[in-house]
Amino acid sequence: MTIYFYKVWQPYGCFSNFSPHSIEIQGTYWSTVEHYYQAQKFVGSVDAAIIPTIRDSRTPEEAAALGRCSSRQLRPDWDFVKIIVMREAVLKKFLTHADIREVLLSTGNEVLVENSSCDYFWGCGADKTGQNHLGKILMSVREEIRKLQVLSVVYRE
Ligand SMILES: Nc1c(N[C@@H]2O[C@H](COP(=O)(O)O)[C@@H](O)[C@H]2O)[nH]c(=O)[nH]c1=O
Repeated sequence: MTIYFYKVWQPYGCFSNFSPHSIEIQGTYWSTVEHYYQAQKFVGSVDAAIIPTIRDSRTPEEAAALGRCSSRQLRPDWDFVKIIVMREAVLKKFLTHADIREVLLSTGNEVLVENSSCDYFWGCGADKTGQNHLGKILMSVREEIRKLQVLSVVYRE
């Protein structure tokens, strides 16, 4: 059975990038995956000065609003790197927080879908035809963590 998620307060809300699970990447602390993802849009861009403001945003909604502001210039390679950036952050989130790692593993081989009615890239969109890249990343992170767990058992023996 497909598992749909979207808002933090709905079922499987911990799969949302807005969930309150911090990550540390290359020595920098980010309150949520969304903070990190939105800030990475400006690495190396003329608007890089906005990065600390995004990092210090009080909420992921605030971070997203700053990152989505169309008057700022995105890094030129954003479309090429955004899936890699997102996967790195989502993997770190589930490696860092054992409780939600168990939730992710408990979904077995079910299909995970970000049920966003407006996002046809990260989510499935209103008519469910979207690319669901966030769901795909979560499924691939789930698989990677399973493999890491097998390896850790093998190397402990
Ligand atoms: N969960 C969730 C959203 N979805 C998230 O928005 C991000 C995409 O942002 P952008 O690339 O700037 O369009 C990505 O993390 C996607 O999972 N958006 C929201 O406004 N509220 C929400 O609760």
